[in-house]
Amino acid sequence: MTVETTASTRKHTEVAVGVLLRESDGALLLTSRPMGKPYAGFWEFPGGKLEAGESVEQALRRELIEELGVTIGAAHTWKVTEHDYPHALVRLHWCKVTEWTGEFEMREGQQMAWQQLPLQVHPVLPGAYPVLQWLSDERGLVFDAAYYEARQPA
Ligand SMILES: Nc1nc2c([nH]c(=O)n2[C@H]2C[C@H](O)[C@@H](COP(=O)(O)OP(=O)(O)OP(=O)(O)O)O2)c(=O)[nH]1
Repeated sequence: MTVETTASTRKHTEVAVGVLLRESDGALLLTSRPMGKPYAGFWEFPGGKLEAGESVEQALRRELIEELGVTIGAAHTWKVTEHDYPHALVRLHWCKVTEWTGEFEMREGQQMAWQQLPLQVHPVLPGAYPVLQWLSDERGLVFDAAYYEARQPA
C-alpha cells in the first residue's frame, strides 16, 4: 500500500517570524540557522515555532529573547505565507518589528547581519523569498529569485 503525504493532509507547523527594521537606514536583520537544525547555516529572518496556546506576537517575543536577547515592542502580522519543505509544511506569520530593547546577543551560536536588498548573505531559506519580493516591491527594487537560487548549495 502506498501512503501519500501531501500538502493537503500534512499538518501545518505555525511559525512566527520577525522582520526587524533598523530605523537609521532601513536595514533588515538576518540570522544564520544554528547547527543541528534543518537547513543549518542558511540565513533567515529570526523567529520560531508557536508553542501551544501562544499568539504569533507572544511566540515572536519569546523566540527573540531566547535567540537574540532582545525584547520586541508591538508586533502585528503583516503577511502569511506557506512553504512545503521535506521536513515540514510551515505556515509563516511575518511581522514587521521596529522597536526592541536590549543588546543583541547570539544565544544559539548563530550569526547576525544587517542587510540591504538584495541580500549579500547566502544561502537564504527559500521560504523567505515571498517576503523578500514584497520588501523589494516596497522599496522600488526588482526581486530576482534566480539571484538567490544561484546562491543555494548544489
Ligand atoms: N525563523 C524563520 N523560519 C523560517 C523562515 N523561512 C522559512 O521557511 N522558515 C521555516 C524553517 C523552519 O522549518 C521553520 C522554523 O522552525 P525552527 O526549527 O527554526 O523553529 P524553532 O526555533 O522554534 O525550532 P526548535 O529548535 O524549537 O525546533 O520555518 C525564516 O525566514 N525565518
